[in-house]
Amino acid sequence: MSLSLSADQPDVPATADEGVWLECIDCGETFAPFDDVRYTCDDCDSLLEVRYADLPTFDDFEGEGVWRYADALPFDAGVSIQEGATPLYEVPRLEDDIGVETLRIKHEGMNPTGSFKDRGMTVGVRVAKELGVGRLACASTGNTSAALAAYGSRGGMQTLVLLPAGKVAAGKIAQASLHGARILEVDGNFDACLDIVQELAGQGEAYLLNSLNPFRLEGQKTIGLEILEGFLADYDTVPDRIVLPVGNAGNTSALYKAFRELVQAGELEESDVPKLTGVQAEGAAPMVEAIENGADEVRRWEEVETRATAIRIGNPVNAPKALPGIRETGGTAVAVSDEAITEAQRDLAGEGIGVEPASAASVAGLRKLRAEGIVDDDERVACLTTGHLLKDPDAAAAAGSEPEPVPADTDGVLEHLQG
Ligand SMILES: Cc1ncc(COP(=O)(O)O)c(C=O)c1O
Ligand SMILES: N[C@@H](CCOP(=O)(O)O)C(=O)O
Repeated sequence: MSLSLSADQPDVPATADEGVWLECIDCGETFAPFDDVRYTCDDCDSLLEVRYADLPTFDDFEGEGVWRYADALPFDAGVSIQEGATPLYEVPRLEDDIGVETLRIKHEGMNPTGSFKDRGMTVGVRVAKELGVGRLACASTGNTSAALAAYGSRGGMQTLVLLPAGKVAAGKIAQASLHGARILEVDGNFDACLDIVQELAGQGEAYLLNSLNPFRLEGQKTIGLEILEGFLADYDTVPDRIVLPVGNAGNTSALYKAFRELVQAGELEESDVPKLTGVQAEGAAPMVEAIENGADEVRRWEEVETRATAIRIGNPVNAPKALPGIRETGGTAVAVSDEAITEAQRDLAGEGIGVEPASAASVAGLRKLRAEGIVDDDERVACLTTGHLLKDPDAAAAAGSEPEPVPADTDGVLEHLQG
């Protein structure tokens, strides 16, 4: 199976262009990477992955940010706003409180547009330029649209975004709007938006830059590479587990691919690959359902609801890549309540780390799995926080404390403080 951790490095097909090609994860059909626009396999419609004739070792990486990892990417440089190189924060109080050996927070909210999507877009927009496409498009719960709008405008390209009406946080709409995207508010959920944008892309109306696009996931691989390098530098070992929020399951797929490539390059032992552990909100947990039921496929949830609007997704398109990622690494998936998500948002804020609700799901999930004894107390864990607090100011204000009105004089303020 091509997605197995022990899969060998494939032979280079005639379709490869400078050592890069696209390969179907199911039937193995290969395609030239840049001679045509395609998102899925022409033969069986399954997902595609980018493959390389030569896989880099850690020694090949130089520089900072996403493009430090150029040897693991299809190009040497992209349409960049200095994405990546995000902090891997220590959180001693939270580490103690949850009760694990080590807990670090990889805060992707510190990217240029405030989420991990920037890592995918720097590569995806570069590929769009290579393909010579016109308009760029995505469906979005908010962050993808903000990143697409910013990177599209950086690349001098038109962008179109489809958003579920009334379900996107204010900061994200503001970003897409100011960066010049044409914004369509759809009377339906994210999955309906993605269905439409896939059809538009199929009709040649736009180039799709959701995570169904295999090139976007190449950029997101660099999250995993940065986490591993950070742990190796600080502890001389990789983390036992990486806990991450799951929506469309792009990151789960991308991190798994990063680790598979390191195994194939002889840089990581199969037994050392971090356990990928996905967290979803209870009201939008199709991946958790599939993992719990041992199912090969994810059942689409038509009705989804959670205050973590970024992961309000019922049909994770990358499930065929992400399910093997969780299973082959010995990870798991867990659903958490909206209340637990808000509590975790407060916990992180108490360590000075401001995240949007979906991001806090990772910490809520770790806490739950630790309490259930599924995560051991001697584990070294990295939690991924995917988006910045300011993305969703309403959720932050609701989770925080109320401002107190006081009169405009010192005595009045003192009286209020003492009262
Ligand atoms: C803030 C945030 N966290 C998590 C996710 C889920 O990531 P993925 O779709 O890669 O599973 C998304 C979007 O899907 C997001 O915007
Ligand atoms: N949370 C995402 C949902 C779309 O995911 P994508 O990774 O497939 O683009 C968003 O921000 O829109």
